[in-house]
Amino acid sequence: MRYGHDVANVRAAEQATMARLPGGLLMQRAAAALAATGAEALGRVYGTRVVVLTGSGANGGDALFAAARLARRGAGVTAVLITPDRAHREGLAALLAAGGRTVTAPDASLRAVASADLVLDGITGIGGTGGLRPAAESLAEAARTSDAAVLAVDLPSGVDADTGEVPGAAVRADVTVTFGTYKPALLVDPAAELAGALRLVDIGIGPDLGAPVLEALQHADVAALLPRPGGESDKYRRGVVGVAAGSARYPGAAVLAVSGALRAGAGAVRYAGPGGEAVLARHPEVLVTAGSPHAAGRVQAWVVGPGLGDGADARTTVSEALATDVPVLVDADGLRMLDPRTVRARTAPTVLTPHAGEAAALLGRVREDVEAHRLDSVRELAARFGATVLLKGSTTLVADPSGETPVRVNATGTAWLATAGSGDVLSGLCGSLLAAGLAPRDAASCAAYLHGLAARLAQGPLSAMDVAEAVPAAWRNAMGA
Ligand SMILES: NC(=O)C1=CN([C@@H]2O[C@H](COP(=O)(O)OP(=O)(O)OC[C@H]3O[C@@H](n4cnc5c(N)ncnc54)[C@H](O)[C@@H]3O)[C@@H](O)[C@H]2O)[C@@H](O)CC1
Ligand SMILES: Nc1ncnc2c1ncn2[C@@H]1O[C@H](COP(=O)(O)OP(=O)(O)O)[C@@H](O)[C@H]1O
Ligand SMILES: [K+]
Repeated sequence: MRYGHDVANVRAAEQATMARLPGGLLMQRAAAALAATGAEALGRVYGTRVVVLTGSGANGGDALFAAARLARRGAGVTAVLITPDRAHREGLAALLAAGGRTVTAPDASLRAVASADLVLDGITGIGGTGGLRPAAESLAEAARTSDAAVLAVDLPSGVDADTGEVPGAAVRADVTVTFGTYKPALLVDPAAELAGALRLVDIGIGPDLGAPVLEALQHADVAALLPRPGGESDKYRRGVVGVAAGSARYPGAAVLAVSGALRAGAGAVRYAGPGGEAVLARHPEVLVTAGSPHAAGRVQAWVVGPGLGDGADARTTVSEALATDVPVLVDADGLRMLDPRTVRARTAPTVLTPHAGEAAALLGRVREDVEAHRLDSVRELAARFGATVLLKGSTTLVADPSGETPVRVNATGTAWLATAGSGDVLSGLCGSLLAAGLAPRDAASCAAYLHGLAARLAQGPLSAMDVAEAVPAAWRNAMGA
């Protein structure tokens, strides 16, 4: 598992660790890792041009100590002091002692950045608030347009560490070296997209860290959660998943949701709705009924919503599924017919899988607002509906209704997934895992993981059906087979 901790937690852990260690040791550990990553980015350090963007806090201190190490290895280092009278004193002294120089004039600072080979971003770390100030903004822009590799110290400056929000101008890094634990901004867009490749460095605060606010499944976690048929399994024990999706107008959604369901280990798939002919043409193994969920027979989980349209039949389908006592996943058109009271009153789990537009409609906001505030949005939806919510998009998040478990963030996604119908495949996949008995948060986060991994394995431009077909390969890959 990969964990993300909030700023309050990181600061408390740093305090506790520092109380046991000689002064300055944590910063030296941070600086050593930064210098090593910087040297790797440069290839050969001697004779290169390194620029340090230095703010007023400890983040600037880390950067200055790292730059001093590079200067001792023969790099020509220039520190741009954004607030000259408040630069980290010991860090600056170390750099000057190692032969580095400083600039403060705006023009000279911008010229230095433009001709750098490596820029160390030490403007702000976890202490930054409210986006970059104008002086720092022009430097961040110069770094973005220069040919230099940009290495962010702890976080790309300007992002909000706890939320992943980007309230104003921010640095765009090629690599971020982060200390002790991931910060939410490194895992959640829009900030995560500015961080580049991530490198986590152990500076010794691990044992003092409290509970994480975020977690990201890794292969081993998924392998431990996915169901494995035992010797005693039969199709009913493995779980039967019901799919109520598609309409005369959108039969394809039925086929795609069923395709996802079939490839995630369900013992059988029952389909209820008007798309039965299209489903059988592609998947003869499916048990099809033309009626509503009531007519379909017993299942261990329902998937409702993809391609249902918004007619009276669609409403009946959604309310019949919600009236059952099994886990229900509601997606797409089904999300437009949801009453929070009905969902909250259910005794079995409910999983909602909106994209940002659907989430915005449920919250009474605009899409851009949800995309800018993903963590808040997913938590608020989960609390309001008393449901597990999987919020799709460039970062996929899964939150439980209790608010007490860390939000899961999926790390396998790829922008190739943004293809029509791939969400329908995800619904089917997740429904299958619910039917197999996985807890809603595990089912949703494993489904997102396999879905993203499938898209990566299929490589390049994809159709939604390609994603479904690559799911067994993703499953094997996660299982390490
Ligand atoms: N506390 C520790 O033990 C350790 C801290 N470390 C580093 O220390 C950082 C945190 O240091 P600080 O608490 O000093 O905070 P930062 O260095 O992140 O930033 C705080 C300073 O930046 C200014 N500032 C805030 N928002 C700004 C903005 N938008 N534009 C420009 N300036 C802004 C503030 O006035 C303040 O002076 C971490 O991110 C990490 O890099 C590491 O050295 C490891 C050990
Ligand atoms: N930029 C992106 N990066 C990674 N995944 C993405 C991106 N944009 C969309 N996705 C994923 O693609 C899928 C699209 O689903 P959805 O929006 O429901 O589309 P549809 O309704 O066409 O099926 C979701 O799994 C979503 O998380
Ligand atoms: K930084």
